[in-house]
Amino acid sequence: MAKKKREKQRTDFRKKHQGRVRQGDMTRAFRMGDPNDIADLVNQERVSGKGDLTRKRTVMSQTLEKSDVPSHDSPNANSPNADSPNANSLNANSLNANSLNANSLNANSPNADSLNAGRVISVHGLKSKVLGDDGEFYECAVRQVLKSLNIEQRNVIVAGDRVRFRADSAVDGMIESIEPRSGVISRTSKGRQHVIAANVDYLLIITSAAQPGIKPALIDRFLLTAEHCGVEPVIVINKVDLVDPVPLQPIIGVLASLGYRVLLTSAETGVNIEYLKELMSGKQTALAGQSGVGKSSLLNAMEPGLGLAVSQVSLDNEKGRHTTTATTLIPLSSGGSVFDTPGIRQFQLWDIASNEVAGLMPDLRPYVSGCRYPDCLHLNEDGCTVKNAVADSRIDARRYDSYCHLIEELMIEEESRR
Ligand SMILES: Nc1nc2c(ncn2[C@@H]2O[C@H](COP(=O)(O)OP(=O)(O)OP(=O)(O)O)[C@@H](O)[C@H]2O)c(=O)[nH]1
Ligand SMILES: [Zn+2]
Repeated sequence: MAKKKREKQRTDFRKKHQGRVRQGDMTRAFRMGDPNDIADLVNQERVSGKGDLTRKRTVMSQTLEKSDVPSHDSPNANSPNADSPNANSLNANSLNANSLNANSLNANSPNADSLNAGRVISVHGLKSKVLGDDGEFYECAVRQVLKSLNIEQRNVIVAGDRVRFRADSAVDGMIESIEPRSGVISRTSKGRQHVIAANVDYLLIITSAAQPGIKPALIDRFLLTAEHCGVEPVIVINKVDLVDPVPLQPIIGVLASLGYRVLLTSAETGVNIEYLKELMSGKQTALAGQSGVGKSSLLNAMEPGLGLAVSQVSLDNEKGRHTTTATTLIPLSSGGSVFDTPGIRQFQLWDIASNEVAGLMPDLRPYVSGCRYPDCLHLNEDGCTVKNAVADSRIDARRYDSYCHLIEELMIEEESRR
C-alpha cells in the first residue's frame, strides 16, 4: 500500500486565541466567572517569552493511517493530547484509559477497540497474569512506556487492576493500558506508595464470636483502615454456632448505628453464607482478620471447590517467591473475586496520622469541627466537644476507648520516627 504523504504546516490559532494578553484575560475570566473561558485558559494558555510570534500551531495537512506515523514523531499536534501525557499526569492513580490509550502513547499500536479487557490476577516481576473477560488466562508482558513508569513508581500494575491488553496468542499478551482505580489499599514505605490491591469493593473485616473471642478494638482498627482507603467495610462475626448471640447485640448495635454492615455467620452451619456469597458476587473483596477466625473456612463454605484453588494459589506464590507483589486475586464462580493478601491480614495503621483518626471515625467526626482547640487530639483537653459527647453518651464509651488506644499507639510511633 502506498504511504500517504503528510506535511507539517504552521497555522494561526483560532481567532479568539490570538493576541491575548494572558494575565489580564485570565484574571478577568475568573472575575467574570465564565467557565468556558476559564477552561480555555487552563487548556490553551502557555507562559511564553516570545509573545505573539509563537502564537501558531503545527497541524498535519492530511489524516494518516496509524501505521504510517513514525513512532518517534508522536505525540503529534493533531492529537487531542498533544501536550499530554507528561510525567506528572501519569501517576498510578491517574492512569486511565483516555490518557494512556494506544493512540495517545504510540501511534504504532493497535486501536483501543481491538484490545481485550481483563483483570490482573497476580504480578510476577514484569509479567502479569491476567484473567480476560473472555474467561481465559493470559501471561502478559507490560508495554514499554508502562514499564518505565513501573521503575519510577513501583507497582504500576497490581492485582485487581482492570487492564486493556492485546492477545498475542491464546495464552500470551501485552498490557496496553490500565483503567482508573478505585478503592486502593496501599502503604507508604520510604516515601513511596506501594499499592497492594486495586479496585477493592469491600473489605471484609472478619472476627469470630468465640475461639478466639470477638475483639471490638481490632474491628475499630480495621474500620479505620477501610475509611482511610475509601473501601466499604463489611463486618463479619463468624462462628456464631458456638455462642448465644444476645450478648453480642450491644457491639453490633453501635457498629450498625454508624452505618456499617454487620453480618453474623457460621462456616460450620452455613448461617448467612448465601448472603455473603451474593454480596460478593461481581465484587472484588479483600479479607482482614486475625488468625483462626475462619477466613479460609468462610471462603470454602461459600465456594466448596475453592479448597483446591486456594492450595493452587499458595503453590503459585511458592514459585514466585521473589515477585514484587505477593497479592493474588482468587476468582470466584459467582464472578466476584477475593484478594489473597498476607499483608492485609496483619493490618497495621498504615499512613494514618494521629490527628487524622477522629475524622475517620463517623461517630467522632461530627464533633471534631466543633472542638475549640484546632489541634485537639480529644484526649485530655478541658472542654473538648468530643470528650463532652462521650460524657453524655452521644459517643459510645467503648469506641472512644478504642480511639484513645489508637492515638496513644500512633503517638508513640510518631515519636519514635522523630
Ligand atoms: N465452630 C466453628 N468453627 C469454625 C467456623 N469457621 C471456622 N472454624 C474453625 O476455626 C478454625 C480456623 O479456621 P480457618 O478458616 O483456618 O481460619 P483463618 O482465619 O483462615 O486462619 P488463618 O489462615 O490462620 O488466618 C478451624 O478449625 C475451623 O474449622 C465456624 O463458623 N464455626
Ligand atoms: Zn477535642
